[in-house]
Amino acid sequence: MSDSNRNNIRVVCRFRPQNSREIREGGVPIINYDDNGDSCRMEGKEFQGNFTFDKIFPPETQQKSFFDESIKPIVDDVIGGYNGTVFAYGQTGSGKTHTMMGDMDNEEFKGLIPRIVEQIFHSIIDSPSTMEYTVKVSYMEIYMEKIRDLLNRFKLTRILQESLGGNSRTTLIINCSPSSFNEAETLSTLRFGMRAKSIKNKARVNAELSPAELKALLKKAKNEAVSFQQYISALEGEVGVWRSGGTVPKEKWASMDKAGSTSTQPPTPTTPSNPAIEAAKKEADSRPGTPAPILEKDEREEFLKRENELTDQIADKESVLAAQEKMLSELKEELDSYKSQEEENKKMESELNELKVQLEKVAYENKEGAITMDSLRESNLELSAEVDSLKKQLSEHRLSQKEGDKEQKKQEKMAAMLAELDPSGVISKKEQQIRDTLLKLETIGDNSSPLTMEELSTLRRELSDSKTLVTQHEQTINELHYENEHLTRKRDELEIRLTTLELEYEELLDKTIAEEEANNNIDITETIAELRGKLEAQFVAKKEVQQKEIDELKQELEKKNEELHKLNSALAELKKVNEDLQNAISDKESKTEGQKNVADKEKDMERIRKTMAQQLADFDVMKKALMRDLQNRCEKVVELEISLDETREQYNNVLRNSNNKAQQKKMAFLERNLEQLTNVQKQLVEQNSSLKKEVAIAERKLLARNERIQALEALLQDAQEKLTTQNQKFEAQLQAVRERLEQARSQKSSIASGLGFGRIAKPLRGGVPVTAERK
Ligand SMILES: Nc1ncnc2c1ncn2[C@@H]1O[C@H](COP(=O)(O)OP(=O)(O)OP(=O)(O)O)[C@@H](O)[C@H]1O
Repeated sequence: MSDSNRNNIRVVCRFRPQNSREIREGGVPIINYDDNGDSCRMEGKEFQGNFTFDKIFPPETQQKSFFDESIKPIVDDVIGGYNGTVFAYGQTGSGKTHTMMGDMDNEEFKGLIPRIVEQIFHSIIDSPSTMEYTVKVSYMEIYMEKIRDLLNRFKLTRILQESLGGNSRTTLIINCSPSSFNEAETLSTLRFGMRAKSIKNKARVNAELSPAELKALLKKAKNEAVSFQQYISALEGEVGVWRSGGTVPKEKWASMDKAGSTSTQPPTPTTPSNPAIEAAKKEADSRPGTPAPILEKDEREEFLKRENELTDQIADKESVLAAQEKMLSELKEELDSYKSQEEENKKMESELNELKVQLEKVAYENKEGAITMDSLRESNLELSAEVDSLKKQLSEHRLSQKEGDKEQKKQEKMAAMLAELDPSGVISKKEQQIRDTLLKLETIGDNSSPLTMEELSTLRRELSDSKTLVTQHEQTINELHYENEHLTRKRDELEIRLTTLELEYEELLDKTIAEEEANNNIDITETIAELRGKLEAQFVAKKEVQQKEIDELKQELEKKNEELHKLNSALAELKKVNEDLQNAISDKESKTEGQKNVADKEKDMERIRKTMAQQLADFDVMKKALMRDLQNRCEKVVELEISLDETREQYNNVLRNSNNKAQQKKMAFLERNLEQLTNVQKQLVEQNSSLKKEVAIAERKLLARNERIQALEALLQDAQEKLTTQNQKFEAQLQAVRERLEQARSQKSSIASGLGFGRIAKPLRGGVPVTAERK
């Protein structure tokens, strides 16, 4: 094995025989081995080519020869103070375990590990008794890319640091199948081995100098430093002379020989520090392979004891350190999780902000909705007021129209009726005649002279006129009686007609309401119901008034009958007086000569005159009362007729259902307006209710969002508090770890410095023990 090879990782390749499965599956050997033992050719289906390694072992290679030819030199190097590593790499079932372990109880089939251990212990036994070795074992597994430390807590990386590219003599064993069945895996393994060949290690002997040796080296270095200083000063002085234009003779040129007598080996000017180190190294290298300074037995025992103690302490510290490292990594992981939690917190915060923005938006929309609702409410109120005013206008219009018509009609009728019934002129005329007669009679009474024939004839004539007047009165009374009867009949007829109209009106209303209800027109029904109510109220009021009037009329008629009766009786008396007067006149005519009876006759005449005057006065009063009553009755009859006309009109209106085109048009227009307004109102109400619903929903959403925000805030606060607590905890732990590390370092340095004062008897330290790995 050459030195150049030793700088590289040594890669050996071992092929196992084909196994039963490969044979069963029709696999055939595809590897051809070169005779010189370091190359082979793959004749696969996918790949054909050569591979060269430090050594290639064909399937028939025995365990012993494999050990002797591949691994044994490394064990020798380890005993010589180098680190040594053996890796086994290959696909599952390729022979790694067979190679490394084998059958441990079988001499022929035991693998590398038992053979290496055996050789180490043989070497220790064969070494001088002054040498002391410490043998430790660690055992670990790498499976599915996870390291599991089975027992000399260390991570594999620490081992690999030295084994691959570090201070170690490393041998990589490539275990392969020769079968075509595993061609792809074998090719991959061989390529891995080729790549591993390029890794260079720098193996060196793990030698440690004793304190005495180090002191000597230090002393030497100090002397050399003084010499170098002197040499530098001499050179600087010479340079100064040269720079000032002077010359220095050659024999006075500065040199190391002149600079110091303590230096044993002058260094070259270009590397002033290296010579000493190199000298020390040369000295160290010039020592035998196992430089073992001879120590006293007590000193050696004490040193070994001390070393064991310190080793134990270091092991303890290292385990503590490992625990701290573990804790540190755990804390780092925890910190990472907190960092991720912080990210989540940030996310939640942004979500919260978004929610806040949404909340503000919803609140704003809510306000807008409220404003819209208010405006709609206002417009609704305005429309309602408009509808009311329209209704009012309509009713006022109707009322005023009716009132005007009614008044006019009343006046006309009254005028007609009074014109028709005006007997006052006749009566007054006749009355005047009677008065004149009475006056004459009075004049006659006052005159003591007897009546002349002429006066008698005048009186007779007047009596005749009076008779005519009485007849006329009788006729007037009869006419009044007839009129009264006619009025009574008319009243009865009106009552009957009114009752009929009432019935018809009610029937019509019921019919109209039923029809409207059938049409499901609620608004019109309401309007009709309203109209009906009004009409009914009006009707009832009128009916009451009419009934009252009828009653009053009845009473007046009775009264009038009585008056007529009185008038008849007065008339009868008047007739009797008239007859008496007639008789008296006849007597006067027959007994013109009987002057003696004149006084008696005069007395009778006076009596008659007085009776007639009295009767006339009574008649006057009765006439006035009769005329007054007649006027009142006419007025009431007119009112009754007007009321009847109104009722008839209403009836006709309802019956025709706005037969009048203009009214119908107006009604239709108003109804349309009413309908539109109702629709608008309905829409507004619907909008209102939908807005209310939306507002209720928005309020509910707001509440839900508020709850969510509160929950998120609470969570956030919790998380922040936890994070703060954990951070504080972590900081404290980190601080504690730092302190412990510091402590451990200071202890280590103190131990190291303590070691400097003792005597170290161990000249060589064995390399890292062989490690068995599974892949
Ligand atoms: N060079 C060899 N000569 C004879 N038999 C071998 C050889 N190499 C391996 N075998 C046999 O092949 C089988 C598989 O070998 P081994 O268990 O060592 O494989 P491995 O690489 O350790 O597998 P895994 O990675 O699955 O643990 C075993 O029965 C073993 O005895």
